[in-house]
Formats: sequence, structure tokens, C-alpha cells
Amino acid sequence: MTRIALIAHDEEKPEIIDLVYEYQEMLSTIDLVGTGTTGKRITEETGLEVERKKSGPLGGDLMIGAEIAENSLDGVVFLRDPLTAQPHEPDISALLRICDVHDTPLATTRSSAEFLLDGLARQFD
Ligand SMILES: O=C(CO)COP(=O)(O)O
Repeated sequence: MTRIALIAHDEEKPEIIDLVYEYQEMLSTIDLVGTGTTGKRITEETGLEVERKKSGPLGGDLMIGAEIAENSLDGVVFLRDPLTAQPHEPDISALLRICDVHDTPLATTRSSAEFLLDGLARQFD
């Protein structure tokens, strides 16, 4: 089963909800995991089931990183806020790094997330 992570910083949460609505049909056929607040918001607003890790600042990014290290994830959509300093910046860097280490597809903006999800959808055709 295809499994992807959905994560967004607070300023980007409206954007990830909008993205999930856009790809709702496709996303309803795969396993979704997310950091705590992002996962909660997605489920509340779209009804999609999201396995929730801890909130990002409390270790959620690292928990998703651990799944990547175990090759459990096929992709990561991580809509970062590039204009606000985050208290857990080291955790964010660790997640980005482990995606690179395992060549796990990673999108950090809306347009690159659309490329990633379009690419995944093509695998189902
Ligand atoms: O901080 C985050 C990613 O670094 C996101 O965490 P939340 O989804 O819990 O807001």
C-alpha cells in the first residue's frame, strides 16, 4: 500500500487543506500519516483518515523521519513556512536530510507537492 506523509507549518495549513481537497479522490486510496496538528486539521476538514504522530515541535517530524529510515514511506509533502523561524529547526533539518539519504520523494511547496502527487497517481494508472 502506498503511504505518504503530510506535514505543514501553521502558516501553510490552509494550503495543505486546499491541496488535500484537490487530490482527495487519490488520497482516499492510500495510507496517510501526518504530524499531530496537521493530521487533525486534515481529518476535521476533509474527513480523510490520517495516522497522527506527535506534533512537529514535540517530535512528530522525527517520528516521520524514523519511518523513512525504515523505508515505510513513499513520499513526503512538507509545506514549510520559509518566513518564520521554528523552535524545532534541528528536527526539520533531520527530516529533510533523511529524505535525501533514502531518496524519498519530498515536496516542500504547493507546486512541487502537485508534481509529487501527480507522479504517484500515475503509478496507479
Ligand atoms: O511543526 C510541524 C512540522 O515541522 C508541523 O507540526 P503540526 O502538524 O503538529 O503543527
